[in-house]
Amino acid sequence: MGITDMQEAFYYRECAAAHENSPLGLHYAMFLPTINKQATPEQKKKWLPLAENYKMIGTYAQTELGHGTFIRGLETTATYDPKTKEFILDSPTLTSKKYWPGCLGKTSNHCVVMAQLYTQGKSHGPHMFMVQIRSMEDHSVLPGIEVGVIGNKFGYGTNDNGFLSFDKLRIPRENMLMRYSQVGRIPRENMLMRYSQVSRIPRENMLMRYSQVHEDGTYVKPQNAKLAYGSMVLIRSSIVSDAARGLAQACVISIRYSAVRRQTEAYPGGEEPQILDYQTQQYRLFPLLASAYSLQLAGKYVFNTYLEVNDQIEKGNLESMPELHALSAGLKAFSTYEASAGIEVCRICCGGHGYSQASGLPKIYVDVVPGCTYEGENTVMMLQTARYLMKCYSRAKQGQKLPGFVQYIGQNLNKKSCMSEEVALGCLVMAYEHRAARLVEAAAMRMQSLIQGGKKQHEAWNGSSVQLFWAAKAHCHLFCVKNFVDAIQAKSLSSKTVTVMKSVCQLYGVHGILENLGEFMQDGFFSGEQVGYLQRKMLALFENIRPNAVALVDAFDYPDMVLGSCLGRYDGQVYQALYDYAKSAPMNQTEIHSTYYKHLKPLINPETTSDAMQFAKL
Ligand SMILES: CCCCC/C=C\C/C=C\C/C=C\C/C=C\C/C=C\CCC(=O)SCCNC(=O)CCNC(=O)[C@H](O)C(C)(C)COP(=O)(O)OP(=O)(O)OC[C@H]1O[C@@H](n2cnc3c(N)ncnc32)[C@H](O)[C@@H]1OP(=O)(O)O
Ligand SMILES: Cc1cc2nc3c(=O)[nH]c(=O)nc-3n(C[C@H](O)[C@H](O)[C@H](O)COP(=O)(O)OP(=O)(O)OC[C@H]3O[C@@H](n4cnc5c(N)ncnc54)[C@H](O)[C@@H]3O)c2cc1C
Repeated sequence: MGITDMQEAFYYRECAAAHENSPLGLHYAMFLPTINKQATPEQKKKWLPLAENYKMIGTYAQTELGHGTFIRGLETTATYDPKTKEFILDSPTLTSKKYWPGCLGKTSNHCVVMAQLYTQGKSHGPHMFMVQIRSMEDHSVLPGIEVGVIGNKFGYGTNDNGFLSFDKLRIPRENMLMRYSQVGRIPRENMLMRYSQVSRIPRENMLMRYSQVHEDGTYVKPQNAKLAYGSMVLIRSSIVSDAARGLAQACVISIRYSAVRRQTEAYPGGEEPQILDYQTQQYRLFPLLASAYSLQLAGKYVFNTYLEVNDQIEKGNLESMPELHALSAGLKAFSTYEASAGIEVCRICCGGHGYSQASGLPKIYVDVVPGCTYEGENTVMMLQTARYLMKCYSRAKQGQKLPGFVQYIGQNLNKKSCMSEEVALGCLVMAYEHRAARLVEAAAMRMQSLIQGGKKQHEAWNGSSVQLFWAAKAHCHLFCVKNFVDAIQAKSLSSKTVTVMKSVCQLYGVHGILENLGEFMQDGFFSGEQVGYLQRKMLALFENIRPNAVALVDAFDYPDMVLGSCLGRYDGQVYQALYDYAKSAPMNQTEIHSTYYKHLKPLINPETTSDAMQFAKL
């Protein structure tokens, strides 16, 4: 392809087989980036050319039957043998079998494996190891390895998600993945080992970046153990845009279809209106259109933040790691929740035809919805963001200045909304900041009261986790609203575009308040009159957006080939496309289906059915 930018390459492949979830998906999305970001320069030199030219095809094997969320609980072991300078990989229990990794069952011949590192009798937590699982000659499974597919799933039918286990498999010491990232003061090319001044070992055995195991098995602690989680942060930062893409495509399909579909007389004897003229159809679809734009902007922001922070990490500055983790974890959860729920609403808005694969919507849904689970189960990710927000809250209460986007935390909560009939964007942002600040404080207060009441820290945490979840969700929602408003106010758009997009942005903010009214009104921040302003504004915005609705989805510029939808075709020829789709169905290639003779005929015409059939009837 010649495309070097991996996100671009991902979307290019998506165009070729939209939402088919490539059997090489994990090779591109996690195996290559893990080598890129977590292997030493020597290991990269050895593995990258092979992996980039498909001489190594791999996946990211971390999740096990018994553990996916709790990485520190993973049971696969990698025990260092100083005598042979090898790691012994083992799956000691049934629950330690790797389970779920994509492209694992039949496609990959290598994988990066997350395993608990043991050396000199001590455990050092999860580390990554390069493991060959199939022969490069005939693709046969190598000794000491069991691998296969996990069977049918909710979707992802083209991906051979698999299981994998090891029976004391030995791999060379050089296969522990550890690129050196904190070059810091020492130029990378001179860097042998961050901690290797005490005992030099040949560079090609370098186990750098966070940690090393010297030849005698001595383990050197990493600067931050969570650097080993780097590939997940990369994908979480990418998933936000992917969720936005899925929602945007569903909006294109459902809004174009709603402009073609006419149903029910608007008044006795009158013509049937476009269903897009029904206010209830606008109420369900237009906020999703606004959400798709908002999530696209959020996806750009978080991925750019990832690139910036990762660049700093590669220079040894880990300062922004916590903020990136909190942002990527929270937005990954928020975006996949919003997109999954939104795609389902788009499907329902298309009536019966929405339930047909011909609509293209089921395929988008089953491709986006696992994003609520993989790369960090959404609730768990939201709670990780909440963990960061609690730290920010206590720092704010100590009078410390907070970084960038969390400066709203700890603000004075006694003020009231400035909302007027006009519904200014600034008043919308203030409302979301107030709601998030209040929910962060409420969660912190809840934790404090439980601890003061004698609960241990972990009991208080669990006893506050619903409120912590609410606070994290409000934080992410604020981010998306504020990021959208900032984009509108950045004046980088033409005046006509700003007018249209301002309405879309306003609708995103107004609808979000009305759908979560309790959280905005609980402390009297909004008066009943101001809620009335918002309700009227929302209905007015529907009318305002209606004339541009199709243009707003056309602007996403997804070609028919990518949408794969009879309902969302650019030319609007929906019914002919549906009929052609039906006619092309494999079952329609013969007038009478073969099963008639075996199953129906004996019922309909038993007298003419053969004796064998009669017998079968007994
Ligand atoms: C440029 C290249 C792009 C390539 C891709 C291009 C495009 C892709 C586009 C879209 C993507 C589309 C599709 C997706 C593609 C592939 C995805 C397909 C399959 C999915 C693959 C997988 O699912 S891989 C397995 C994923 N598994 C997980 O995510 C497990 C989730 N669990 C965890 O992450 C951790 O267990 C945890 C964070 C929940 C807890 O970790 P733990 O070690 O227990 O830490 P704690 O004790 O809770 O916290 C301690 C401390 O650490 C901080 N921390 C935790 N994690 C991180 C982190 N990642 N970074 C930084 N800091 C972290 C945490 O905040 C705590 O800090 P404090 O003590 O200060 O509070
Ligand atoms: C389509 C698909 C592709 C995948 N691809 C890969 C892959 O390529 N490589 C790979 O390694 N893995 C892969 N996975 C596995 C995926 O990463 C895990 O399923 C995911 O991390 C969730 O972990 P789990 O399954 O253990 O869920 P669990 O953690 O068991 O979640 C079950 C429930 O428990 C709750 N829960 C768990 N812990 C907590 C907590 N601390 N606090 C509150 N609630 C909690 C969760 O919120 C959830 O509701 C894939 C999964 C899917 C569905």
